[in-house]
Amino acid sequence: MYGRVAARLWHRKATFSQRVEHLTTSIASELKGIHGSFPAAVKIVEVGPRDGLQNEPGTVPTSVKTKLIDLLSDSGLLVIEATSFVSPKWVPQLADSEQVLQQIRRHPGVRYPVLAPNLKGLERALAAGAQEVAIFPAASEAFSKKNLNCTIDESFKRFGDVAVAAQEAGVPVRGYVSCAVGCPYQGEVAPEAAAQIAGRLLDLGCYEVSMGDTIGVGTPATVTRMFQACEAAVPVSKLAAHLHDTGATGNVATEDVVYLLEAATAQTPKAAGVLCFSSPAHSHSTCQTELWTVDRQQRPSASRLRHSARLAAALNSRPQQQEIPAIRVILLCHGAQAQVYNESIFAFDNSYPVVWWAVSASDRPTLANNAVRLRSDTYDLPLFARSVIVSLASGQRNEVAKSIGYMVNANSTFGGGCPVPPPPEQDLQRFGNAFAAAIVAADNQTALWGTSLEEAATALNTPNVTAARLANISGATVSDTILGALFVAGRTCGPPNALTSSLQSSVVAKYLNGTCFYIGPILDQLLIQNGSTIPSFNETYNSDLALANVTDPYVTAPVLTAYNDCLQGPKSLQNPPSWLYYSFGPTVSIDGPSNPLQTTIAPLLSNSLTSELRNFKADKQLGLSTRFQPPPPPHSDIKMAKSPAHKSVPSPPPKSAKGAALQSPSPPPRGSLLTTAATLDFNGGGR
Ligand SMILES: CC(C)(COP(=O)([O-])OP(=O)([O-])OC[C@H]1O[C@@H](n2cnc3c(N)ncnc32)[C@H](O)[C@@H]1OP(=O)([O-])[O-])[C@@H](O)C(=O)NCCC(=O)NCCSC(=O)C[C@@](C)(O)CC(=O)[O-]
Repeated sequence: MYGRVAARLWHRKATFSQRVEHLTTSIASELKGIHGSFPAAVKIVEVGPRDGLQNEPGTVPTSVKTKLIDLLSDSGLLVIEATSFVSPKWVPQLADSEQVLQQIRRHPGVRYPVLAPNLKGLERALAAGAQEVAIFPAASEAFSKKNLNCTIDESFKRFGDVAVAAQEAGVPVRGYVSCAVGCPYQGEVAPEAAAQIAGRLLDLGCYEVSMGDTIGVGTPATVTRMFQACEAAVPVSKLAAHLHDTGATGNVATEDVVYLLEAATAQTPKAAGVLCFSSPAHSHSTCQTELWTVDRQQRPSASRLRHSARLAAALNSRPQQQEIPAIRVILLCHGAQAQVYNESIFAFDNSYPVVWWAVSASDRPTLANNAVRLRSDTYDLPLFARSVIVSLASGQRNEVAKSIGYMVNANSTFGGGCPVPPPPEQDLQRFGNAFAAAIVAADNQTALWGTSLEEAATALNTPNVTAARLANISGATVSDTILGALFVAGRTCGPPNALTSSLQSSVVAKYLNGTCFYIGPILDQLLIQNGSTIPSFNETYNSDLALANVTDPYVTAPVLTAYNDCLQGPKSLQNPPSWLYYSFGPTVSIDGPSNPLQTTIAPLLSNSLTSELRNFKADKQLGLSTRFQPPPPPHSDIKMAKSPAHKSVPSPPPKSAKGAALQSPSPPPRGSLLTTAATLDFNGGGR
């Protein structure tokens, strides 16, 4: 029977991403039947960008993938499986996994796990900034050979290596069991066989095991039996269901599942509720439209809810999610003057990811103080830590270490009013050095600064530290943390002053694919309006240029650009420039909490920035990241590493038996239904 179903579905076109396994009203009764009551909450793992797109007939452009993931993030989903670091020869549709992971706009609090089939995949994933990985053995020997080109035991050897290395790097590991109910080659799979694989994954340290009805042959009865068998091997709290729809559609739209869950329990899954009711038009139709255009299939949405009058009613009755501009704000804190910004940030909308960029030791206590305040005020420390970058001029690495240590350790902030003593000096230094080295190691681009990955790690005596581990510790993304090392382990571009700081900000913006806000003129105006007699920003900028004495060709171009921009004078808020640099110039001397300017200026500044940010549309920033591309190196001995984006992807191997499992013919679709786990993986098409 499985063979027939699989064969029929095998040739069926995969549908688009956010669709998931078909859940029917019998889910609720299944769950009740097994556990006596419906779970209080259901965690949704959206796997469309990985499981869906891996099975698209064509390759979806990277920009569409990242937009899809960004929109899914905006929708409120908390776990989005972003991509897969498998062999591009086996799954060419996901050959751009590095770029996808690096280009998505990570939302605070949202996790973006990726698949890693072996150590090579793990290394790639970690280098690209993965903070969670998934391993995926099968419960069927035949499928294991087709999908992974090895036996189940051999796959466990590989996955074991991945699990150990990931855990050593501080990266959590999730497990899948493919073909937990049935196999397209072998037919039925005994519940005990699936349970045994689940138990082995638990033994490898997986924090959760997702049981996959890979080809969608399950029925409520067979899936229930499978989960009942699993209960003996894995605590129910660690079990998840990864299910595929049976029949012609193959997958079910996420919003349909959410609708069902909302109907089945009074307690709506929070993330899914947002997805379903607050922004489906934004999240789904935009993306689907693009994907349809891309694959030229013009496939209609499988969402039943979308076509339902109930959706319109629900949309009308719920507030729309506020659209958040995709802007990263680069905050330059220069010297003790940072305080005024620090004050204004508290009034700032935390929708905007903010990078704090400090260039002198005097900023450290200020920032640390704010960490304390953020923890106790409206902001939470993890959110803050995720967005903090602290950098000091070269030669002050220990200071950097301290700063970072203070920032990343929720229990070790220090400064006035901080109740917790700082951690031991050596720990801070060790961490800071490791942090910096790992950041460097995370990105080939660091060669731009004349520092090879190995050199950086060796120089800082941290050869074994991985960026991902540190990013995991700090709560920052690897791409964010890269920034912290650029001026720490790399070369410095001059004394810390407004000019070099502006340069740093521009580089930070480039690396973040974001935007620097130029606040100098705004701040100048505000200060003058409030009675300050500070010298003009431009004059000081001018003198800073002389001070900087910048000779590095990679540095001079952006510095001069920055300088020229400054000479153009204050920017109009009504007409935001394409490049904005957000900085406190050293001219603004308003130190000290008792200075009245601090209390006067901070809210004004905050209002200006908030309104400017709101007016600044995400699409206006798209060209910005290339603005500060450095010129080509003048000397052949300066090596610029190739960005992964420039690496050519090897052509897919000729179709062979081993590659055929997933690519040709396309994988068999999935089937229904459901069980007892409180976690649901939302599948797109594919596997
Ligand atoms: C496991 C392998 C890699 C073995 O593939 P292999 O060909 O046996 O591996 P190999 O070690 O012999 O390497 C062959 C080539 O691939 C390269 N290679 C090797 N590994 C990597 C890597 N990670 N990244 C980049 N390149 C890699 C390697 O470097 C070498 O390159 P060459 O020297 O020929 O130029 C391959 O079979 C593979 O990638 N399989 C993954 C298939 C897949 O992604 N399937 C879909 C996901 S599973 C799924 O969807 C089910 C699930 C999870 O959703 C649950 C459910 O639905 O139920």
